[in-house]
Amino acid sequence: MSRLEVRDLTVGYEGAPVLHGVDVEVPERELLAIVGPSGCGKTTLLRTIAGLLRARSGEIRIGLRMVTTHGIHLAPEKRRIGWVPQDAALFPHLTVAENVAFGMLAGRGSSRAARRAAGSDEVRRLLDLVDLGPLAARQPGQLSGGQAQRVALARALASGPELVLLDEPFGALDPMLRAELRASVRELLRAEGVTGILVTHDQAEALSIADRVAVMRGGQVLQLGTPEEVYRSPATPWVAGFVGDAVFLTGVLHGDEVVTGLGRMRAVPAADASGQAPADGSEVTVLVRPEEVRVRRADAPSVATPADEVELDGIVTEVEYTGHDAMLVVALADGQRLRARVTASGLVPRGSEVRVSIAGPVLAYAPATD
Ligand SMILES: Nc1ncnc2c1ncn2[C@@H]1O[C@H](COP(=O)(O)OP(=O)(O)OP(=O)(O)O)[C@@H](O)[C@H]1O
Repeated sequence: MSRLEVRDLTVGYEGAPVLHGVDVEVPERELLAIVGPSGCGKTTLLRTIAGLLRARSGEIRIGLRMVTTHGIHLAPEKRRIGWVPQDAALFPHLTVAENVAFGMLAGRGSSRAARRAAGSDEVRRLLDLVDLGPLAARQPGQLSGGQAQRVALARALASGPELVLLDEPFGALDPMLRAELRASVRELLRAEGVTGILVTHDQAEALSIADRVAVMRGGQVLQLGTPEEVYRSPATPWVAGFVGDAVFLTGVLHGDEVVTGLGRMRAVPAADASGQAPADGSEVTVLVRPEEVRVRRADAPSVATPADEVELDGIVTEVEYTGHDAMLVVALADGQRLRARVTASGLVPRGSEVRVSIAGPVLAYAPATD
Protein backbone atom coordinates (compact mmCIF):
# COMPACT_ATOMS: atom_id res chain seq x y z
CA MET A 1 0.00 0.00 0.00
CA SER A 2 1.14 3.46 -0.78
CA ARG A 3 1.61 6.96 0.38
CA LEU A 4 -0.52 9.66 -1.28
CA GLU A 5 0.80 13.13 -2.05
CA VAL A 6 -1.33 15.92 -3.42
CA ARG A 7 0.54 19.15 -4.23
CA ASP A 8 -0.88 22.57 -5.02
CA LEU A 9 -3.96 21.11 -6.67
CA THR A 10 -6.37 23.44 -8.45
CA VAL A 11 -9.58 22.00 -9.84
CA GLY A 12 -12.74 23.56 -11.26
CA TYR A 13 -15.84 22.73 -13.23
CA GLU A 14 -16.91 25.35 -15.77
CA GLY A 15 -16.19 28.57 -13.93
CA ALA A 16 -13.86 29.62 -11.13
CA PRO A 17 -11.81 26.93 -9.37
CA VAL A 18 -13.46 24.91 -6.62
CA LEU A 19 -10.14 23.69 -5.14
CA HIS A 20 -7.43 26.29 -4.69
CA GLY A 21 -3.88 25.01 -4.27
CA VAL A 22 -4.72 22.01 -2.07
CA ASP A 23 -1.86 20.13 -0.39
CA VAL A 24 -2.57 16.78 1.26
CA GLU A 25 -0.31 13.94 2.34
CA VAL A 26 -1.38 10.56 3.60
CA PRO A 27 1.45 8.33 4.83
CA GLU A 28 1.35 4.67 3.87
CA ARG A 29 -1.28 2.61 5.73
CA GLU A 30 -2.85 5.64 7.38
CA LEU A 31 -6.45 6.79 7.21
CA LEU A 32 -7.07 10.47 6.56
CA ALA A 33 -10.52 11.90 7.30
CA ILE A 34 -11.63 14.99 5.40
CA VAL A 35 -14.20 17.23 7.05
CA GLY A 36 -15.60 20.59 6.06
CA PRO A 37 -18.90 22.34 5.43
CA SER A 38 -21.12 21.33 2.54
CA GLY A 39 -19.78 22.56 -0.80
CA CYS A 40 -16.19 23.10 0.39
CA GLY A 41 -14.82 20.64 -2.18
CA LYS A 42 -14.39 17.30 -0.35
CA THR A 43 -15.96 15.16 -3.07
CA THR A 44 -14.24 17.19 -5.79
CA LEU A 45 -10.90 16.38 -4.16
CA LEU A 46 -11.76 12.68 -3.91
CA ARG A 47 -12.94 12.55 -7.54
CA THR A 48 -9.78 14.27 -8.74
CA ILE A 49 -7.58 11.81 -6.85
CA ALA A 50 -9.60 8.98 -8.41
CA GLY A 51 -9.02 10.49 -11.86
CA LEU A 52 -12.72 11.15 -12.51
CA LEU A 53 -11.98 14.89 -12.79
CA ARG A 54 -9.03 16.57 -14.45
CA ALA A 55 -6.95 19.01 -12.41
CA ARG A 56 -6.21 22.45 -13.84
CA SER A 57 -2.80 22.36 -12.17
CA GLY A 58 -0.93 20.58 -9.42
CA GLU A 59 0.29 17.06 -8.83
CA ILE A 60 -1.02 13.80 -7.42
CA ARG A 61 1.37 11.00 -6.63
CA ILE A 62 0.29 7.56 -5.41
CA GLY A 63 3.28 5.64 -4.10
CA LEU A 64 6.01 6.07 -6.69
CA ARG A 65 3.60 6.81 -9.53
CA MET A 66 2.77 10.34 -10.65
CA VAL A 67 -0.88 10.01 -11.72
CA THR A 68 -1.65 13.70 -12.26
CA THR A 69 0.78 16.39 -13.24
CA HIS A 70 1.19 18.97 -16.00
CA GLY A 71 -0.04 17.26 -19.18
CA ILE A 72 -0.49 13.85 -17.54
CA HIS A 73 -3.81 12.37 -16.46
CA LEU A 74 -3.74 8.66 -15.73
CA ALA A 75 -7.13 7.04 -16.45
CA PRO A 76 -9.18 6.12 -13.35
CA GLU A 77 -8.99 2.37 -13.97
CA LYS A 78 -5.18 2.55 -14.07
CA ARG A 79 -4.83 4.35 -10.75
CA ARG A 80 -5.33 1.26 -8.57
CA ILE A 81 -7.85 2.99 -6.35
CA GLY A 82 -10.82 1.40 -4.57
CA TRP A 83 -13.95 3.52 -4.19
CA VAL A 84 -16.69 3.10 -1.57
CA PRO A 85 -19.60 5.44 -2.32
CA GLN A 86 -22.29 6.61 0.09
CA ASP A 87 -25.00 4.33 -1.27
CA ALA A 88 -22.85 1.19 -1.87
CA ALA A 89 -23.91 1.26 -5.57
CA LEU A 90 -23.83 -2.54 -5.94
CA PHE A 91 -24.76 -4.09 -9.27
CA PRO A 92 -28.36 -5.22 -8.67
CA HIS A 93 -28.22 -8.11 -11.17
CA LEU A 94 -25.15 -9.70 -9.53
CA THR A 95 -24.98 -11.62 -6.25
CA VAL A 96 -22.89 -10.47 -3.30
CA ALA A 97 -19.99 -12.75 -4.34
CA GLU A 98 -20.26 -11.66 -7.99
CA ASN A 99 -20.18 -8.00 -6.98
CA VAL A 100 -16.94 -8.61 -5.07
CA ALA A 101 -15.54 -10.63 -7.97
CA PHE A 102 -16.34 -7.74 -10.32
CA GLY A 103 -14.09 -5.52 -8.18
CA MET A 104 -11.33 -8.09 -8.42
CA LEU A 105 -11.38 -7.87 -12.22
CA ALA A 106 -10.51 -4.16 -11.95
CA GLY A 107 -11.62 -2.39 -15.10
CA ARG A 108 -11.65 -5.62 -17.16
CA GLY A 109 -14.85 -6.78 -15.51
CA SER A 110 -17.96 -8.11 -17.19
CA SER A 111 -20.95 -9.80 -15.60
CA ARG A 112 -19.95 -13.08 -17.15
CA ALA A 113 -16.36 -12.87 -15.88
CA ALA A 114 -17.65 -11.87 -12.44
CA ARG A 115 -19.90 -14.95 -12.33
CA ARG A 116 -16.96 -17.15 -13.21
CA ALA A 117 -14.71 -15.62 -10.54
CA ALA A 118 -17.36 -15.53 -7.78
CA GLY A 119 -16.36 -18.92 -6.36
CA SER A 120 -12.66 -18.08 -6.06
CA ASP A 121 -10.70 -18.32 -2.81
CA GLU A 122 -9.96 -14.59 -2.91
CA VAL A 123 -13.66 -13.67 -3.07
CA ARG A 124 -14.34 -16.06 -0.20
CA ARG A 125 -11.49 -14.52 1.81
CA LEU A 126 -12.80 -11.00 1.24
CA LEU A 127 -16.37 -11.96 2.16
CA ASP A 128 -15.11 -13.59 5.37
CA LEU A 129 -13.11 -10.46 6.07
CA VAL A 130 -16.29 -8.35 6.04
CA ASP A 131 -18.22 -11.09 7.87
CA LEU A 132 -20.54 -11.83 4.96
CA GLY A 133 -19.47 -15.35 3.97
CA PRO A 134 -22.95 -16.83 4.54
CA LEU A 135 -24.59 -14.15 2.37
CA ALA A 136 -22.44 -14.79 -0.73
CA ALA A 137 -25.39 -15.90 -2.86
CA ARG A 138 -27.76 -13.09 -1.88
CA GLN A 139 -28.89 -10.34 -4.27
CA PRO A 140 -28.09 -6.73 -3.22
CA GLY A 141 -31.82 -6.07 -2.76
CA GLN A 142 -31.87 -8.62 0.08
CA LEU A 143 -29.21 -6.83 2.17
CA SER A 144 -29.45 -4.27 4.95
CA GLY A 145 -27.74 -0.89 4.45
CA GLY A 146 -24.79 -1.90 6.63
CA GLN A 147 -24.35 -5.23 4.83
CA ALA A 148 -24.44 -3.50 1.44
CA GLN A 149 -21.72 -1.09 2.59
CA ARG A 150 -19.58 -4.02 3.71
CA VAL A 151 -19.96 -5.62 0.27
CA ALA A 152 -18.95 -2.29 -1.30
CA LEU A 153 -15.85 -2.25 0.92
CA ALA A 154 -14.95 -5.85 -0.02
CA ARG A 155 -15.45 -4.95 -3.69
CA ALA A 156 -13.17 -1.90 -3.29
CA LEU A 157 -10.46 -4.02 -1.64
CA ALA A 158 -10.80 -6.83 -4.19
CA SER A 159 -8.64 -5.21 -6.84
CA GLY A 160 -5.70 -4.95 -4.40
CA PRO A 161 -5.80 -1.14 -4.55
CA GLU A 162 -3.00 1.14 -3.45
CA LEU A 163 -5.52 3.54 -2.01
CA VAL A 164 -9.16 3.32 -0.90
CA LEU A 165 -11.44 6.35 -1.07
CA LEU A 166 -14.55 6.30 1.10
CA ASP A 167 -17.10 9.02 0.31
CA GLU A 168 -19.50 9.31 3.26
CA PRO A 169 -19.86 5.53 3.46
CA PHE A 170 -21.83 5.58 6.70
CA GLY A 171 -24.02 8.58 5.87
CA ALA A 172 -27.25 6.71 5.31
CA LEU A 173 -26.98 4.39 8.33
CA ASP A 174 -28.56 4.67 11.77
CA PRO A 175 -26.22 5.71 14.62
CA MET A 176 -25.77 2.22 16.15
CA LEU A 177 -24.95 0.58 12.85
CA ARG A 178 -22.79 3.53 11.90
CA ALA A 179 -20.62 3.16 15.00
CA GLU A 180 -20.33 -0.60 14.49
CA LEU A 181 -19.45 -0.36 10.81
CA ARG A 182 -17.02 2.49 11.41
CA ALA A 183 -15.08 0.35 13.89
CA SER A 184 -15.02 -2.65 11.59
CA VAL A 185 -13.96 -0.58 8.57
CA ARG A 186 -11.07 0.88 10.54
CA GLU A 187 -10.02 -2.58 11.69
CA LEU A 188 -10.25 -3.96 8.16
CA LEU A 189 -8.21 -1.18 6.57
CA ARG A 190 -5.54 -1.74 9.23
CA ALA A 191 -5.58 -5.50 8.75
CA GLU A 192 -5.22 -5.14 4.98
CA GLY A 193 -2.61 -2.39 5.39
CA VAL A 194 -4.58 -0.04 3.16
CA THR A 195 -3.98 3.70 2.83
CA GLY A 196 -7.36 5.43 2.88
CA ILE A 197 -9.25 8.69 2.71
CA LEU A 198 -12.66 9.03 4.32
CA VAL A 199 -14.97 11.96 3.65
CA THR A 200 -17.42 12.46 6.48
CA HIS A 201 -19.87 15.04 7.77
CA ASP A 202 -19.41 13.75 11.28
CA GLN A 203 -16.55 15.51 13.07
CA ALA A 204 -16.64 13.12 16.02
CA GLU A 205 -16.35 10.21 13.60
CA ALA A 206 -13.33 11.84 11.92
CA LEU A 207 -11.58 12.44 15.23
CA SER A 208 -12.31 8.95 16.50
CA ILE A 209 -11.24 6.74 13.59
CA ALA A 210 -8.70 8.65 11.51
CA ASP A 211 -4.94 8.82 11.98
CA ARG A 212 -5.06 12.37 10.60
CA VAL A 213 -7.81 14.85 9.89
CA ALA A 214 -7.90 17.50 7.14
CA VAL A 215 -10.26 20.41 7.72
CA MET A 216 -11.40 22.09 4.50
CA ARG A 217 -13.21 25.33 3.87
CA GLY A 218 -13.84 27.18 0.59
CA GLY A 219 -11.72 24.82 -1.49
CA GLN A 220 -8.69 24.99 0.78
CA VAL A 221 -7.22 22.80 3.50
CA LEU A 222 -7.04 24.96 6.61
CA GLN A 223 -5.36 22.34 8.75
CA LEU A 224 -4.12 18.78 8.48
CA GLY A 225 -2.99 17.08 11.64
CA THR A 226 -3.59 14.26 14.07
CA PRO A 227 -7.04 14.31 15.68
CA GLU A 228 -5.43 15.60 18.87
CA GLU A 229 -3.57 18.41 17.08
CA VAL A 230 -6.69 19.52 15.26
CA TYR A 231 -8.79 19.47 18.44
CA ARG A 232 -6.22 20.77 20.95
CA SER A 233 -4.38 23.23 18.67
CA PRO A 234 -6.78 24.28 15.94
CA ALA A 235 -5.20 26.53 13.30
CA THR A 236 -7.95 29.12 13.62
CA PRO A 237 -11.01 29.80 15.82
CA TRP A 238 -13.17 28.69 12.88
CA VAL A 239 -11.44 25.28 12.82
CA ALA A 240 -11.86 25.08 16.60
CA GLY A 241 -15.61 25.64 16.32
CA PHE A 242 -15.94 23.27 13.39
CA VAL A 243 -14.26 20.25 14.97
CA GLY A 244 -15.79 20.56 18.43
CA ASP A 245 -17.71 22.63 20.95
CA ALA A 246 -15.95 25.88 21.63
CA VAL A 247 -16.43 28.90 23.87
CA PHE A 248 -14.77 32.13 22.70
CA LEU A 249 -13.81 34.96 25.05
CA THR A 250 -12.02 38.20 24.38
CA GLY A 251 -8.99 39.11 26.42
CA VAL A 252 -5.65 40.89 26.49
CA LEU A 253 -2.43 38.94 26.20
CA HIS A 254 0.31 39.49 28.79
CA GLY A 255 3.24 37.14 28.23
CA ASP A 256 2.03 33.63 28.92
CA GLU A 257 -1.20 34.82 30.47
CA VAL A 258 -4.40 36.35 29.21
CA VAL A 259 -6.78 38.57 31.15
CA THR A 260 -10.44 38.01 30.31
CA GLY A 261 -13.79 38.80 31.88
CA LEU A 262 -13.47 35.39 33.55
CA GLY A 263 -10.16 36.29 35.13
CA ARG A 264 -6.53 35.71 34.38
CA MET A 265 -5.53 32.39 32.87
CA ARG A 266 -2.46 30.75 31.42
CA ALA A 267 -2.40 31.17 27.65
CA VAL A 268 -0.52 29.88 24.64
CA PRO A 269 -0.38 32.42 21.77
CA ALA A 270 -1.50 30.76 18.52
CA ALA A 271 0.37 31.65 15.33
CA ASP A 272 -1.73 32.53 12.26
CA ALA A 273 -1.22 31.08 8.75
CA SER A 274 1.82 33.32 8.18
CA GLY A 275 3.38 32.16 11.46
CA GLN A 276 2.64 35.45 13.24
CA ALA A 277 1.62 35.16 16.91
CA PRO A 278 -0.45 37.90 18.59
CA ALA A 279 1.69 40.67 20.10
CA ASP A 280 2.11 41.13 23.83
CA GLY A 281 -0.48 43.58 25.14
CA SER A 282 -2.81 43.03 22.18
CA GLU A 283 -6.44 42.02 22.23
CA VAL A 284 -6.96 38.31 21.54
CA THR A 285 -9.71 35.78 20.95
CA VAL A 286 -9.45 33.05 23.56
CA LEU A 287 -10.54 29.48 22.87
CA VAL A 288 -11.98 27.53 25.77
CA ARG A 289 -13.27 23.99 25.31
CA PRO A 290 -16.35 23.13 27.40
CA GLU A 291 -14.38 20.47 29.27
CA GLU A 292 -12.03 23.24 30.45
CA VAL A 293 -14.88 25.08 32.17
CA ARG A 294 -15.02 23.94 35.79
CA VAL A 295 -18.37 24.12 37.53
CA ARG A 296 -19.18 23.65 41.21
CA ARG A 297 -22.38 24.25 43.12
CA ALA A 298 -22.27 27.59 44.88
CA ASP A 299 -22.90 25.85 48.24
CA ALA A 300 -20.19 23.18 47.72
CA PRO A 301 -16.81 23.68 49.35
CA SER A 302 -14.32 25.44 47.13
CA VAL A 303 -11.58 23.29 45.65
CA ALA A 304 -8.11 24.79 45.77
CA THR A 305 -7.58 27.01 42.73
CA PRO A 306 -4.53 29.02 41.76
CA ALA A 307 -4.54 32.33 43.58
CA ASP A 308 -5.11 34.41 40.45
CA GLU A 309 -7.91 32.26 39.02
CA VAL A 310 -11.28 33.90 39.36
CA GLU A 311 -14.51 32.09 40.10
CA LEU A 312 -17.66 33.70 38.75
CA ASP A 313 -21.26 33.24 39.86
CA GLY A 314 -23.72 31.78 37.42
CA ILE A 315 -26.96 29.89 37.05
CA VAL A 316 -27.38 26.65 35.12
CA THR A 317 -30.00 27.35 32.45
CA GLU A 318 -29.78 24.14 30.39
CA VAL A 319 -28.67 20.56 30.98
CA GLU A 320 -28.03 18.38 27.91
CA TYR A 321 -27.61 14.92 29.40
CA THR A 322 -25.84 12.32 27.23
CA GLY A 323 -25.34 9.50 29.75
CA HIS A 324 -21.55 9.39 30.05
CA ASP A 325 -21.41 13.16 30.54
CA ALA A 326 -23.54 16.27 30.23
CA MET A 327 -23.29 19.73 28.74
CA LEU A 328 -24.39 22.54 31.02
CA VAL A 329 -25.24 26.03 29.84
CA VAL A 330 -24.34 28.52 32.55
CA ALA A 331 -25.61 32.12 32.45
CA LEU A 332 -23.16 34.49 34.13
CA ALA A 333 -24.14 37.70 35.91
CA ASP A 334 -23.02 39.83 32.92
CA GLY A 335 -25.35 37.88 30.60
CA GLN A 336 -22.58 35.84 28.98
CA ARG A 337 -23.37 32.14 28.46
CA LEU A 338 -20.79 29.41 28.85
CA ARG A 339 -21.06 25.79 27.81
CA ALA A 340 -19.43 23.42 30.29
CA ARG A 341 -18.96 19.67 29.89
CA VAL A 342 -19.20 17.80 33.17
CA THR A 343 -18.96 14.13 34.04
CA ALA A 344 -21.97 12.28 35.42
CA SER A 345 -20.69 12.84 38.97
CA GLY A 346 -20.43 16.60 38.39
CA LEU A 347 -24.01 16.89 37.13
CA VAL A 348 -25.90 19.88 38.53
CA PRO A 349 -29.67 20.34 38.01
CA ARG A 350 -31.11 23.17 35.94
CA GLY A 351 -31.64 26.33 38.02
CA SER A 352 -28.68 25.61 40.33
CA GLU A 353 -26.48 28.46 41.46
CA VAL A 354 -22.89 27.62 40.56
CA ARG A 355 -19.37 28.99 40.48
CA VAL A 356 -17.36 28.63 37.30
CA SER A 357 -13.68 28.93 36.50
CA ILE A 358 -11.45 28.03 33.56
CA ALA A 359 -8.74 25.40 33.69
CA GLY A 360 -6.01 26.70 31.35
CA PRO A 361 -3.83 26.90 29.45
CA VAL A 362 -6.04 28.33 26.72
CA LEU A 363 -5.15 29.25 23.14
CA ALA A 364 -5.05 32.97 22.27
CA TYR A 365 -5.57 34.04 18.62
CA ALA A 366 -5.11 37.46 17.05
CA PRO A 367 -8.70 38.74 16.68
CA ALA A 368 -8.55 38.93 12.88
CA THR A 369 -7.81 35.19 12.61
CA ASP A 370 -10.92 33.65 11.12
N1 LIG B 1 -20.62 18.69 -11.63
C1 LIG B 1 -20.47 19.93 -11.14
N2 LIG B 1 -20.54 21.01 -11.95
C2 LIG B 1 -20.38 22.27 -11.47
N3 LIG B 1 -20.13 22.55 -10.16
C3 LIG B 1 -20.05 21.51 -9.31
C4 LIG B 1 -20.21 20.15 -9.75
N4 LIG B 1 -20.06 19.34 -8.66
C5 LIG B 1 -19.83 20.14 -7.60
N5 LIG B 1 -19.83 21.45 -7.98
C6 LIG B 1 -19.57 22.61 -7.10
O1 LIG B 1 -18.27 22.49 -6.55
C7 LIG B 1 -18.27 22.90 -5.19
C8 LIG B 1 -17.71 21.78 -4.33
O2 LIG B 1 -18.59 20.67 -4.40
P1 LIG B 1 -18.27 19.29 -3.68
O3 LIG B 1 -19.35 18.32 -4.06
O4 LIG B 1 -16.87 18.91 -3.96
O5 LIG B 1 -18.38 19.72 -2.15
P2 LIG B 1 -18.50 18.80 -0.85
O6 LIG B 1 -17.61 19.43 0.15
O7 LIG B 1 -18.24 17.38 -1.21
O8 LIG B 1 -20.01 19.03 -0.45
P3 LIG B 1 -21.03 18.06 0.35
O9 LIG B 1 -20.47 17.97 1.73
O10 LIG B 1 -22.31 18.81 0.28
O11 LIG B 1 -21.05 16.74 -0.37
C9 LIG B 1 -19.69 23.30 -4.85
O12 LIG B 1 -19.79 24.69 -4.95
C10 LIG B 1 -20.52 22.62 -5.91
O13 LIG B 1 -21.67 23.37 -6.19
